[in-house]
Order: sequence, then C-alpha cells, then structure tokens
Amino acid sequence: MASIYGDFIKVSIFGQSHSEAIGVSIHNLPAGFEIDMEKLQSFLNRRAPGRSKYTTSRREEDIPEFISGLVGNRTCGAPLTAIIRNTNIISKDYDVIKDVPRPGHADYSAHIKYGGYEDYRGGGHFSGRLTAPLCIAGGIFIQILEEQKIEINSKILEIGGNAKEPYLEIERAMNDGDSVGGIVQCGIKGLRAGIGSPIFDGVENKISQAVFGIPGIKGIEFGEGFAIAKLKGSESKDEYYYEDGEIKTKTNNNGGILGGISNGMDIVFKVAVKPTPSISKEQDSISYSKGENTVLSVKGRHDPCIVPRILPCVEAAAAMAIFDLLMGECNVR
Ligand SMILES: Cc1cc2nc3c(=O)[nH]c(=O)nc-3n(C[C@H](O)[C@H](O)[C@H](O)COP(=O)(O)O)c2cc1C
Ligand SMILES: C=C(O[C@@H]1CC(C(=O)O)=C[C@@H](OP(=O)(O)O)[C@H]1O)C(=O)O
Repeated sequence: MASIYGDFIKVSIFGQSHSEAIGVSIHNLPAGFEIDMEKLQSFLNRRAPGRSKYTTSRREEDIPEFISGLVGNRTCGAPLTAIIRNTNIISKDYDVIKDVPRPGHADYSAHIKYGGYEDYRGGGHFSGRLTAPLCIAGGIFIQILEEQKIEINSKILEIGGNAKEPYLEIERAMNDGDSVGGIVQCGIKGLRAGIGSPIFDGVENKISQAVFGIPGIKGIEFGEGFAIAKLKGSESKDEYYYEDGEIKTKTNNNGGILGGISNGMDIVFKVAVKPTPSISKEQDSISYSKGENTVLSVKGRHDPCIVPRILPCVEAAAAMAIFDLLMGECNVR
C-alpha cells in the first residue's frame, strides 16, 4: 500500500483505525509558513468522531503531534510529519468481521488483496478515521491558500434524499438500525484562470483523485454534472462578458473548468456519499471459515451517516488538489 498523493507536493497518509497512531507526512511544503494551530484544531474538530448523537460514539481528541518539519509553528522546509494517537479502541467488536465481511465495507476486497493479513480491526487502513490525517494536511493547505485569497467551503445539499430536513433522515435511519447517505457541494473561490493542464492533469482530474481518497464517496460531478446532459448547447454554454475589466461568464454550468483549466469562475463540484456500510439491521454475508452463507448484524460504534463529518474532508481534499496544481504552474515566462 502506498496512499501517497501529489505531483509536486507529496502527501503520505499512514496508520490504521486501531493501530498505535495514524498520521501524515508532507514533502515539499514551502518553508517559512506559520501554521495557526488553533485554526487547524477547529478544522480537525469539525471532522472528529464522538461529538454528536449523529456520529459514532468513539470519541477521540484528534490532537495532532508534530514530530518533524516545524521550528516553533513555522515550516522549515524539511518533510512535515504529524501523528494522532488512537486512544479509544474496542477491537473485539471486530472479531466476527474477521470471518464474516461486512457488505459494503472494504473487508472482503482487502481480504482477497492482502491474503488475510489485512488489519480488519475498525476497517484498518480503509477506515474513515484516515481522513483525520488528510484533514491535517488539508487544514494546512487551506491556510496557505487563504493567504492567496483562495477560499474553500462545502455544504450539505441533502441526506437520504431530504434537502429540507436532512437530520430527520439520520434520526429515522438510526431508529431503524439503518444508515443514510447524501450529497455534498464544495465551492472554491478565488482561483485565478489558467490553472490545470490537459489531458490527465486537469482540475477535474486532480480534484477527483483526491476526493476519492475519502472512503464512502461514490460519485462526483462538476458544475451541472450529469444534469448538463439534458441541456441544449444554447443553454449549457457559459457566455462571456466584461465586468470592471474582468472577463466573467454569465452562468457557471461548467463549474469553473474548461479543458481541465480554471476559467476564473468558482470551481463547483458535488459528491455522492454512500450510506454507512456498518448497520445493525441484518444483512446477508458469508463465513470464510465455514464456507457457507450467514447473516450479519454489525455491532460496535458507527456513524449512522457519514455526510456531516465528511464536509471538512472534502474541503481538505480540494485544498490538497488545488495546492498541488498551483505548485506545478510555471508554463509562461
Ligand atoms: C468520516 C468518515 C466516517 C466513516 N464512518 C464509518 C463508520 O462508522 N462505519 C462504517 O462502516 N463506515 C464508515 N465510513 C465509510 C467506510 O470507511 C467506507 O465505506 C469503507 O472504507 C469502504 O470504502 P468505499 O465506501 O469508499 O468503498 C466512514 C467514512 C468517513 C469518511
Ligand atoms: C473513529 C472514527 O470513525 C470510525 C470510522 C469507521 C470506518 O469503518 O470507517 C468505523 C468506526 O470505527 P470503530 O469501530 O473503531 O469505532 C468509526 O468509529 C473516525 O472517523 O475518526
């Protein structure tokens, strides 16, 4: 396993849900940037588990320990490494999962790939917990991007198909031993025109690669996305106009990206988040040891819905992609 992202920066995420610690190493961070640690912690707290009745009850403080790359709070050019210790682990909840894979989780596919040596406890390296180190990296990139007047925000569009009262759907699913998914929208403001490269290094490519590093995301669309297929050319094109000497488009059906390159409008994308696979409702599965079909009801502590906690993860992934794209921009003298 590698779990490394980036062409110019290199972000390496390591650890498992029930290992001693999880963490991240970031290579090629510019030297001299002072990290606002309070701001970073607030960002991590938005993702941290065990903070509301709508999340897993596994509470972790998720306070990063920086073990290299900083002098004081300032980057020094050396690779930056931060870890978060796992402190609230109940591995016995996973004794059954070792033999009976959860439908919809990575248990079975990992079992085949790693020949039974995979860490099945808490989802191992596949756990949503690995988005904590992603948020350390992303939280730092967001701070650097903000200095350049680039801002990233996200919001919930719907949960369980309900846009008006999304938390009601979580409540219903919880009462039913079930889970729900949803749709999240992310916007990036302030990215200048001309960033990104065809054919494989466009803004869409880079954001998608980063976003699919977040477990549970099954779809992404930019601008009007799948709905653009229903529009006519006369409706979908984004017509240009000048405003105070700046070139803008009247609409943003293409989500701020044309030919893989930013056009100066907001970058807008949506992601589809699947319902949490671990549910107490009975599901069909198999037993490896017995070689027969069986029924599974997942015990333990799980998010009834991943959507509320995924917002900072999506922002972190977007920031990582934009930061890497900006570092690669030196096409014109
Ligand atoms: C923040 C976060 C929390 C998650 N919490 C859980 C959870 O409590 N239980 C669970 O089964 N899956 C949870 N997941 C989703 C699984 O990790 C994910 O579905 C699994 O690793 C398989 O990956 P895939 O869905 O991308 O195929 C969570 C994901 C994220 C991003
Ligand atoms: C701890 C976190 O969420 C975990 C994500 C997760 C999974 O399968 O993704 C399974 C659960 O792990 P455990 O069974 O050890 O409690 C969640 O609690 C976190 O996100 O920080």
